[in-house]
Amino acid sequence: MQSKTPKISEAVVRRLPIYLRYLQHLFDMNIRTVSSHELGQKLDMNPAQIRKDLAYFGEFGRKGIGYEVIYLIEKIKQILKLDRTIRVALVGAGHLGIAISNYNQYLKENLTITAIFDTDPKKVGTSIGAMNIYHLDELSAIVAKQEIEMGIITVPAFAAQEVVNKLVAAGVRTILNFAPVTLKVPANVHLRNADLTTELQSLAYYL
Ligand SMILES: NC(=O)c1ccc[n+]([C@@H]2O[C@H](COP(=O)([O-])OP(=O)(O)OC[C@H]3O[C@@H](n4cnc5c(N)ncnc54)[C@H](O)[C@@H]3O)[C@@H](O)[C@H]2O)c1
Repeated sequence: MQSKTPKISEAVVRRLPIYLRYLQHLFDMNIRTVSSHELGQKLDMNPAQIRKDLAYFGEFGRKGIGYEVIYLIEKIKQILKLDRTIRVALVGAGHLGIAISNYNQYLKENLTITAIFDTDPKKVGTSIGAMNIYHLDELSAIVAKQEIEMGIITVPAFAAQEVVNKLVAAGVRTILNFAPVTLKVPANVHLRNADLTTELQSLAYYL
């Protein structure tokens, strides 16, 4: 059963995976405790901010010893709901979709792409690794059958609104969109955009 998570700000939710990644690196290096000062130095963040973020969920750290790495990993995973398998649907088995699907096989976390969707008859019925490519029309049925909770959109911009509508109608509430277009979703859906072009464009300002 899931434990109740306190409501936390989006800024903290975005920082937790950064802490988690470094803590997992420490664990792999056999390092068992870490101070907020060391975390701050390695992550180029303010130690006071880190202590504040982590204090949200109870008193994890101990004065003079710091945080127990494994305990913090488990706690952050629990908060982010990564302590269980989260099944993901990817829509758009093109260049980007194939790259992301292949990367998925190496993911350490409990996030796993279990189904891929496309409309191209040449792709539907084939597979990428162990993941089958289904027709978009099957999305709702497969999402229900596989208990999929997250969606990734890698279709061309013109098709993205149709795809997001189908994901939402199927009950998917967390979606990562790679298509360079602003999508409309209901208020109870969490949509994030990964937009390479706008990132590069704003970076160009600093040239
Ligand atoms: N390739 C990149 O490096 C890159 C980087 C950032 C963002 N993007 C964006 O990601 C998206 C995909 O890019 P790509 O290069 O992989 O394109 P692509 O043309 O190689 O692949 C798009 C895939 O979507 C499928 N598709 C089209 N309409 C569909 C629909 N209604 N339902 C389901 N599938 C549908 C196509 O059949 C195709 O397999 C684009 O919006 C692109 O702008 C691509």
